[in-house]
Amino acid sequence: MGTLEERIAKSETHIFKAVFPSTTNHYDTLFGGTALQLMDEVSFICATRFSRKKVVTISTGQIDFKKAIPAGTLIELVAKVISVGTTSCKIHVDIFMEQMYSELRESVVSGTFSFVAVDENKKPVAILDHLA
Ligand SMILES: CC(=O)SCCNC(=O)CCNC(=O)[C@H](O)C(C)(C)COP(=O)(O)OP(=O)(O)OC[C@H]1O[C@@H](n2cnc3c(N)ncnc32)[C@H](O)[C@@H]1OP(=O)(O)O
Repeated sequence: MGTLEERIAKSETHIFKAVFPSTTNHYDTLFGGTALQLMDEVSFICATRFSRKKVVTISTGQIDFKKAIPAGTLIELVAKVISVGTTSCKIHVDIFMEQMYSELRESVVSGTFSFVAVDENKKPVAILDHLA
């Protein structure tokens, strides 16, 4: 199963998207609700890959929208486990915006999401079984 550090490193999760007009608002920037949905998804995938168990979202921390994300850019979502409890784990998510035709890249949105591992009766269970 590896050490905790190895599991955290191995479960780091990345998703790239192109910001097409179908995902933007009337300001021609990525709709905030779409950004939140993508962050919830990438953090869910990260928590699942970390625990390899059924997990549910229990809470979100503060989400900071530092810059608008214009249509026609690329985004990368990066999710990483930042703390591990008995039945829960907390994931930090960054959205990086990249220009399509230059190397310009910056962090534009960040936040945290917490997940709890649950059994078939939806009751909390250990987030990890064994560590090396
Ligand atoms: C992937 C999806 O779409 S999921 C859909 C959205 N999510 C849901 O529907 C989940 C609904 N919530 C639930 O079913 C329940 O609250 C459960 C099963 C998640 C938790 O059940 P509870 O009996 O409240 O859990 P309990 O009080 O034992 O706490 C479980 C863990 O959550 C942590 N926790 C509880 N509340 C919070 C909170 N507000 N923020 C962060 N962590 C919390 C606890 O500290 C504990 O962690 P630990 O064991 O690592 O110390």
